[in-house]
Amino acid sequence: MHSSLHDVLITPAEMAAIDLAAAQSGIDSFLLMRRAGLAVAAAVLRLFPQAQRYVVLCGPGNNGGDGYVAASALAECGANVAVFAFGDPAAALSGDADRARQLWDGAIDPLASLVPHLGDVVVDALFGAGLSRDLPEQVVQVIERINAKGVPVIAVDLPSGVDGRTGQIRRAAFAASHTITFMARKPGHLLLPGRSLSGALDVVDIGIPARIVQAQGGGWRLNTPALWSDQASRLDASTHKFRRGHLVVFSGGAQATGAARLSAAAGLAAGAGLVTVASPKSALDINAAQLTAVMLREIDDRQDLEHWLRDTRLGAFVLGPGFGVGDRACDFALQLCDRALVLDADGITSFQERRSELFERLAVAAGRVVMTPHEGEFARLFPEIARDEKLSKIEKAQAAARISHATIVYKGADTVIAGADGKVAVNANAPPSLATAGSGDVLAGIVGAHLAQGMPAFEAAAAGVWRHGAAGARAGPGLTAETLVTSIPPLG
Ligand SMILES: NC(=O)C1=CN([C@@H]2O[C@H](COP(=O)(O)OP(=O)(O)OC[C@H]3O[C@@H](n4cnc5c(N)ncnc54)[C@H](O)[C@@H]3O)[C@@H](O)[C@H]2O)[C@@H](O)CC1
Ligand SMILES: [K+]
Repeated sequence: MHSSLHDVLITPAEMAAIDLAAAQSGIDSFLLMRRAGLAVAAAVLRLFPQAQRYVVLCGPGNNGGDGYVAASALAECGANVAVFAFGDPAAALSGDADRARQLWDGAIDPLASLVPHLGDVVVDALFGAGLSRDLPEQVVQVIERINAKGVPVIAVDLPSGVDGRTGQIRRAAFAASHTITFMARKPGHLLLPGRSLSGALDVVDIGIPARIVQAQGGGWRLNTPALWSDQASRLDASTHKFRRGHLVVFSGGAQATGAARLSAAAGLAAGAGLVTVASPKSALDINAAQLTAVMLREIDDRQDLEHWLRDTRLGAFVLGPGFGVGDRACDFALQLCDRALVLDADGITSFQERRSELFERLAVAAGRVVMTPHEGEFARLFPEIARDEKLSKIEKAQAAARISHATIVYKGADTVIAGADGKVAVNANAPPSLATAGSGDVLAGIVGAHLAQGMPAFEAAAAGVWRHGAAGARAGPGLTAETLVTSIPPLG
């Protein structure tokens, strides 16, 4: 892949515009198709050199065209190749794809006649970026037959049936072992379930200039350090603890203090200079018995907080983990909207019936506020956005950020970070083992530490999600929230 396109995500509509712009700049589109098809053939031979038969499935568009090029290249190498087409290829295909078909000099059988055998390797060139509606019954049946047989599938551009913009399945989809895509990743490669259906992803540079790709791209990004590393204040040991930021984490009552302590420990490990747990009187003793490097302060009610907030050295706040749902959470959060705040868990749920109050306050208070809902919390605060099936998870996070005026971390295995200004990134470095009790509390603490160090909200959130994922990978499959805290990698 071209290195400047490493973190760029291209929607199918943008890919079509790129295609057009490339053609208008004089680039031979058939040459692009040939490079795409040859790259597929090379990958297939490298990955599955022992196949008894390469079964190439060709659709009615340019994805099918890539398939015909790949089939011809495989046959030229002496491989046993069988081509099956959806519909009548002579009638359906035009332009480059038809030219590629005419250069294939073997038989073309109807898709419905395919009987997969063990020893087959399937090259899926039915539908790619042009999938525009649910798959027809005939294709669904073939996909189910092949998936059930368990023969390897290599997808061209996207596994057929996966929507390239949303990652959603249009009735059925191949479960590919590998996907070969071109120029840049598509959102459907990263968003679930598309991510798990794509298998190992290979992004091939077929020669479209990076400037053309970048010019048509809408700004969706993969979350990598390139997005935020220049905002991350380097933590050198000589920096005074106040300059590394003072993070406050609110504790719940005596029965629910662990979550806040996890957040606090994560905040300290992630680089906050000072961390204080703000605890109600009822939980002071239990917190005191368990905290060492983290400080403790009694904050019972609104007045206590108002008084304490006169201290401008308090850099950032985490409110939500184990805090308890109710008006007390809302009162505290509304007081903190003009500061740097991570609103998590119970802090989010508490606003289910009072969300307009929160959003109106956020619209005018010039704070740095990050909300970190998982799917259930997201649906509580943004029910109409959560229900809208036309939107991808990326667009849902963007819509939520827009109406709430906060940075949204829409959590999951495919966490999306969206800024109120429209910036957006999809995270991909989190191992499945991160889905463990307390993991979200750790994330809130890391993001809080970044805010305390002065990072802007979007960058603090994106860096937090990335470090959380990297900590998960370092902690290994048996991780617990505690080992996650001790595995947080350095920032920058
Ligand atoms: N964009 C580029 O620069 C390049 C694109 N290439 C390939 O071109 C592909 C995109 O080509 P197309 O835009 O022709 O799209 P596709 O080939 O993915 O599919 C488009 C065709 O499928 C039909 N179709 C869509 N959904 C259907 C459904 N559910 N049931 C039945 N028919 C359906 C459409 O009517 C159209 O005929 C990419 O995925 C990639 O494989 C490559 O050739 C290399 C260059
Ligand atoms: K495909």
